[in-house]
Amino acid sequence: MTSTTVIDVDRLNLSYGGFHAVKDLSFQVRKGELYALLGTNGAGKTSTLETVEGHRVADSGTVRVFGRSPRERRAVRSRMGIMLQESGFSPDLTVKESVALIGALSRRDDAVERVLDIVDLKRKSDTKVSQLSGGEKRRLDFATAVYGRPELIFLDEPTTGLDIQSRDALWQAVDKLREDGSTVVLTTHYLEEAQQHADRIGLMHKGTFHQEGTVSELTRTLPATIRFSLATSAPAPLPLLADGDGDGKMFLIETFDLPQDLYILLGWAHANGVELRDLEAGPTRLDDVFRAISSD
Ligand SMILES: Nc1ncnc2c1ncn2[C@@H]1O[C@H](COP(=O)(O)OP(=O)(O)OP(=O)(O)O)[C@@H](O)[C@H]1O
Repeated sequence: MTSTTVIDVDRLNLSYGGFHAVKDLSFQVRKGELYALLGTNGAGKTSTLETVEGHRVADSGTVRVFGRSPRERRAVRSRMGIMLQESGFSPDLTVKESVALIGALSRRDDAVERVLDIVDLKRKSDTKVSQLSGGEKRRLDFATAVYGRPELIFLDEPTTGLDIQSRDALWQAVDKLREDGSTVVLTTHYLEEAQQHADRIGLMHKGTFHQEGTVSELTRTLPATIRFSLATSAPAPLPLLADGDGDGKMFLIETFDLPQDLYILLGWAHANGVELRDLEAGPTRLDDVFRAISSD
C-alpha cells in the first residue's frame, strides 16, 4: 500500500450461510482514480462495496480505506460520499430539508443551495420527496455524493432512471469533483458509461475478478470486427481471412490490428475497383468482453 492508495482490499472473502459470494478478492484504488466495479448479476459487487463502505464485516481478508478499517466510522465515514441505489430519504421531508440532513449526517461543510444547484433541484427545493419523479429522486440521491466534496465517492448505478440530459449533467458534476481531487468508485450496468469514464475496471464474475485493468487492457483481449458486403463476386481473392454468410456477399473479418487490416482491405478494394457496401469497422466494446464472460 502506498500513500496514494485510497482503498486496499486484500484477499476478501464473504459468505451468506454456506454460499461463498466473494472469493479471495484483492484490488486497490488510487487517489484521483475512477474505478469501475462491474460484473454479471450476482457477481458480488454489492457485497464487496458494502464491506468497503463499512456496512458489512469480512469473513476473512482485510479492507483498508484511507489506511484504516472502514468500520472506524468517525475517522472514515465523513470522508466518504455514498450514493446508494436508493437513499431512503423520508417522504415527508422537502428536498431542501433532505439535503440539509445529508450535511448534518456527513459532518461535511457545504451550502445547501450550491448542492441543489449541482443536482439541478433548485426549483424543487420546497417539494416533498414523496412528490418527486423517479429521476428527480435519483438526482437527490446524487446529492449525498456531492455534499461537501467528499474525498471518496461511491456511485452505485448512478444514472439508472435518468434521462440523457440528467445523465450528462451528472457526469459533468462527477468530472468536476474529480478535478477537485475526489476518488470515485462506480458500479453500473451501463457499460458504455464505464468505458467512457473509468480509468480502471474490475470485472467480477462468480465472486472473483475475471479481469482487471484499463478499458484498453480489457478490450484488447478480444478482436475488433470489420463487416462489409460485396455487390458482385470478388474479382480477386480477399486480402484477409474473412467469414462469409454463405451466399458469398456478406463478410466478417476479426482482427487484433483494426487500422492495419482496414488499410489493407481498402487498398485491395481500390486496386480492384470493388465497392465495399455497408462497411462497418467496430472496435471491441466492453459489451463484447461481458458477453464472453457471461457465456463461461
Ligand atoms: N443477504 C443475502 N443472503 C443470501 N445470499 C445473498 C445475500 N445477499 C447477496 N446474496 C448472494 O450473494 C451473491 C452476490 O450478491 P451481490 O448482491 O453482491 O451481487 P451483485 O454483483 O451486486 O449483483 P447484481 O448485479 O445482480 O446487483 C448473489 O448470488 C446473491 O444471491
